[in-house]
Amino acid sequence: MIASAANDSLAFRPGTLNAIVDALVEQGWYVGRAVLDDTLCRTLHQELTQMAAHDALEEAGIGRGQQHVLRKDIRGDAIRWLDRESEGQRRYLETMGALQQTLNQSLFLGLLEYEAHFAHYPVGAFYKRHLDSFKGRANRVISTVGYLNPDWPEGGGGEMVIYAADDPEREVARVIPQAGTFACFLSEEIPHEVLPTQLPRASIAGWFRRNASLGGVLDPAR
Ligand SMILES: O=C(O)CCC(=O)C(=O)O
Ligand SMILES: [Fe+2]
Repeated sequence: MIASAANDSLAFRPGTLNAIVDALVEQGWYVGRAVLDDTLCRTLHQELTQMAAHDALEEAGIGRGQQHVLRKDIRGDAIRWLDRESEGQRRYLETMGALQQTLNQSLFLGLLEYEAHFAHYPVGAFYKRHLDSFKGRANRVISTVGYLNPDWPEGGGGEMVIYAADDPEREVARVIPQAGTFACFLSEEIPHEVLPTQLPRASIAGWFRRNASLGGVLDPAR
């Protein structure tokens, strides 16, 4: 009873959780179009647009903790971590919670945490090819991206390019950042990049983590 009530509020189209598991097993990445609830995408897009208009975002950098630096030549987005402050955020995070549970049950990944930030790419911004996690650090295991822009036009740029795990030069998919699209991939394996965008681009990037203990120090969440 409770489980089915919770499932009804998930923002994924039915069948999406299974499709994600199958794609991750087969190829290490998943892209689904029109799988995230329209109304939720609209709400979250409005929330992010407001934040951008009110200077409530921080410039994104690369590297964690002490190593964190701004590098506009590598990534040009501005971000804000989700904090459950709005109904939209809570629904998105609940949906990711269901995905976490499914991944743990089906693939025994032992995912313990999920962290996610809104990302706003102004016109001209990009994110050069990268991996979201480095082998052995075992922190970020699965990456997720939910796209929020309604009606992305042809020629709008801003696609996420996914490259083959065994050949970072070989493009395997190009994802249009259209509201409703959801992408998910193995953080340590799948190189990807964001091409320069021709209009303001809105998304939520998130990561399922195992807590990595490094030399006895618990890896901080951010
Ligand atoms: O927004 C996207 O399509 C991907 C963003 C990304 O790669 C990241 O934030 O690590
Ligand atoms: Fe990334």
